[in-house]
Amino acid sequence: MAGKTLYEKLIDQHVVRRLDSEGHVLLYIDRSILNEYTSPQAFSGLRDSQRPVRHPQTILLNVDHVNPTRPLRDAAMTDAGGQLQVEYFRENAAHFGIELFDVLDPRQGIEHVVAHEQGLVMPGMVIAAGDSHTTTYGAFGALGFGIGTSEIEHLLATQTLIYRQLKTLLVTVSGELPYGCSAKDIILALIEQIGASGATGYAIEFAGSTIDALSMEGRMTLCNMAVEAGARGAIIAPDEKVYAYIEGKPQMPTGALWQQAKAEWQTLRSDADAQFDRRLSLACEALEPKVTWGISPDQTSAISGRVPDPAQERDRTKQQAMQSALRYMGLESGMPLEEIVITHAFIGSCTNGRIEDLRAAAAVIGSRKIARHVRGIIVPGSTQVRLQAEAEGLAAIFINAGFEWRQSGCSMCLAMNEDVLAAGDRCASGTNRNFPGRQGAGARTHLMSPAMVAAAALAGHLVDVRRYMHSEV
Ligand SMILES: CC(C)[C@H](C(=O)O)[C@@H](O)C(=O)O
Ligand code: SF4
Repeated sequence: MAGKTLYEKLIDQHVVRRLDSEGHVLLYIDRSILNEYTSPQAFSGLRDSQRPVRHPQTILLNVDHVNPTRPLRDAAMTDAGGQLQVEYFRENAAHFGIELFDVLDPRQGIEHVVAHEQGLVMPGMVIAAGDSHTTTYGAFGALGFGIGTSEIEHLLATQTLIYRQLKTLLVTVSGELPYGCSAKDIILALIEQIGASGATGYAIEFAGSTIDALSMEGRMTLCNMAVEAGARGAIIAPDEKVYAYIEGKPQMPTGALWQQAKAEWQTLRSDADAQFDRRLSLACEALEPKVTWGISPDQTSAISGRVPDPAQERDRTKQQAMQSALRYMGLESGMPLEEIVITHAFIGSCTNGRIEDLRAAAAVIGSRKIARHVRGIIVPGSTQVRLQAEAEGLAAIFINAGFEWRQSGCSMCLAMNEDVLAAGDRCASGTNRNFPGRQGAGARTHLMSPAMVAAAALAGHLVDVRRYMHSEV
């Protein structure tokens, strides 16, 4: 019998029952982290049918989508809708006996940053949550995926989900990451290559020398954004880096239990003779820093490129998509990407709001100031990240440069709080989605790495970060 992929092993270990021949299974879920935005109807459903939550100790409630990020915030939300959501969230935490990280809790932050900080993610787990970027946990050798509101209700009531097993896609990434490039550039390059729905129906496994060399934070960026290629799951086999990163975290086992868990985790890798449904490879040697020029994450180019010309595109559908992207983005074909002037620079989100991202941005900035016409905003991914960045002196670098230094939350990644761009604003953004209106109605988003955002903030336009890494010009 052929060997198994890591994904298949994780599924097999969590199958309660196979339901049909089409790959539907009843899947046991180890953990869930819920936000104030996607959980209310699920809790209402439970209340209506007078059901309890089956394993409240495996669930965490965390406020992140609608909360303010202004420096001196209190526990109140900016708008009445958000206030109601958070109040109901608090009521549900108390009613169902579930732990809540409220907005002023020192453990609060974006759920996909909080989860690993608090040691809630372990190799081998299956984690389902009401948010698509739950794929982030693949960096730890856990299977994470997003679920809808009715599925949240099912999960809360039964600790299981009806799940359709995905096909498997092995993405082998090899070669040393060139100067100025990061995990964000790898994932943008992959999405550019396969398209925004190129991995729909698949769980990705990332492997190869580049992945081995990536930090945990880089691996998280990669798995996080795999969902922008349509993958409802992206995993990396756990290694020593993972163990070193999670050891000693609040919920981690210790002593003999830790040793036992570690021995078990060594088996979490695809067998040498495992069969993948599809394989792809990506060589990093020629990679350049990437930016998106359009309204989909696959409308990406190397920063040295130009705004593409739809007339050169033979595929009719792609051509029309390019035309509408250029219209929305207010760009002319042929224009060098480096000449695109920005009004805003934003660093944050569950893709690039971690400490290493802030370090990379601060290293580019040094003692320089951001361009006068640019409003720069930095929103750390969690309160813990904020405190660490302050302790390391990164916050001082950002403040000195002219950035606003904020409290944590999703913020301008999706503009559900007061951090909203106006129509026509153009933002160099270290986030993950660039569809029309994502950061505010009529606002324009260019996705890139946090180092690239920092460079754009200094220059006042999109720019190759490698120009800014050499000297204090
Ligand atoms: C609000 C939530 C449903 C959504 C998601 O699932 O990803 C959000 O976090 C996003 O990034 O668009
Ligand atoms: S930071 Fe952005 S992508 Fe991440 S959970 Fe929040 S809104 Fe979604």
